Amino acid sequence: MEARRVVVKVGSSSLTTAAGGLDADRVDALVDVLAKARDGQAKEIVLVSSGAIAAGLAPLGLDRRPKDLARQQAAASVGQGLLLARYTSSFARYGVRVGQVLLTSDDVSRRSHYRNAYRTLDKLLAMGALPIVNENDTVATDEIRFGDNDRLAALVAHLVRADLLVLLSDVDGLYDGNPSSPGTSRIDEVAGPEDLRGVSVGSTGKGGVGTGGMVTKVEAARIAAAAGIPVVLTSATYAADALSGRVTGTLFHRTGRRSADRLLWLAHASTPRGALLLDEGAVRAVVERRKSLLPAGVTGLEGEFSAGDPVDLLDENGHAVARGLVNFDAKELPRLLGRSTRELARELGPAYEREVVHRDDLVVLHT
Ligand SMILES: Nc1ncnc2c1ncn2[C@@H]1O[C@H](COP(=O)(O)OP(=O)(O)O)[C@@H](O)[C@H]1O
Ligand SMILES: N[C@@H](CCC(=O)OP(=O)(O)O)C(=O)O
Repeated sequence: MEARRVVVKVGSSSLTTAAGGLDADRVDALVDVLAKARDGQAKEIVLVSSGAIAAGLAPLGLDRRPKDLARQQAAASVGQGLLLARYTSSFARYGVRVGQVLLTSDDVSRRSHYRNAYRTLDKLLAMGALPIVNENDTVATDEIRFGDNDRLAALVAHLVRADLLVLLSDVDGLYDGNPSSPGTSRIDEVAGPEDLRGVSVGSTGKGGVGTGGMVTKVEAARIAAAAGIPVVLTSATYAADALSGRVTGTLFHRTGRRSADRLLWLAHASTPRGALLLDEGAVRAVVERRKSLLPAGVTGLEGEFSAGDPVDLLDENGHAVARGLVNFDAKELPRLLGRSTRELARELGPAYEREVVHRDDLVVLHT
């Protein structure tokens, strides 16, 4: 498999020592592999690196990952600086410049920010720098957090139009059960969801510094594969093999084709700020005919959203059938509901002749 643009994601468990804190030797070992693949095989590499929270624990006198968000953010603030400093000096051994890119899910589901993120990453690559992406942990609130970098990496791979996503962990692939239990074996290839049936996927790693265990990796692999990007899941030790196309770990074959750009973010990265209730005709228009949602088909709303926020569109049974960016504030909407756009324009002015959610800002969730 010849991949030119590759997103590599490395987890906290592959960058930290058992005692907590950054493991400089492991960072250097990863950097050796990435720098060589980049220069030796002319690859463009984007690194999605976790480890900010883990790296900040020991310097702040914490002996384990705190439960509360505020202390996690404090640790991330200290740790992200240390992490980037380490990467910067380690890559400097090869004359490679790195650029820090911190993203929140809220940023990237909005059109202008999404384009900005793409432009920055693409420009860094064009200028020969190696982007290092992490979630912007210090400002992300619970509502707008990705929470796990596996999913972030899948979305970044889609954003930069990568040919391959490599997920590096402390385990050399997906096993058919928790690898710490005896008798489990590695799955070499996943062609589609049917290959995952009956596989027991655990949610916590043994080290305790990672966040999502295998669950988030499998979910990230599913998102990327469905968006047309193959995924290799292996341990950091085999990173060189994964980058040079040698068989290693678990390969998730692509299951779909590239989808319209920003909509993948809308479906997987955004947290809805509210919901719109649709009548039957509106559900059909949105889901089957891929039309914009007009005020006439909206029967109610939930939540305190503002114009531009992501909201779920619910059918009459309360099931989310689509997600979209709403064009009105929640407080503006009640007097518009059920009325035709023409009537609204006549009574309230031309500014009201608009869709509640435009079809370009809408993604159907279950078809
Ligand atoms: N079916 C499975 N196959 C592989 N690993 C699994 C499985 N179920 C649970 N795990 C656990 O998931 C861990 C990796 O997750 P995590 O610690 O969050 O890693 P990272 O920090 O690299 O994101 C492995 O160390 C392993 O113990
Ligand atoms: N943004 C967080 C990463 C959270 C995360 O997904 O961690 P991991 O499961 O180790 O990939 C950090 O840098 O600590």
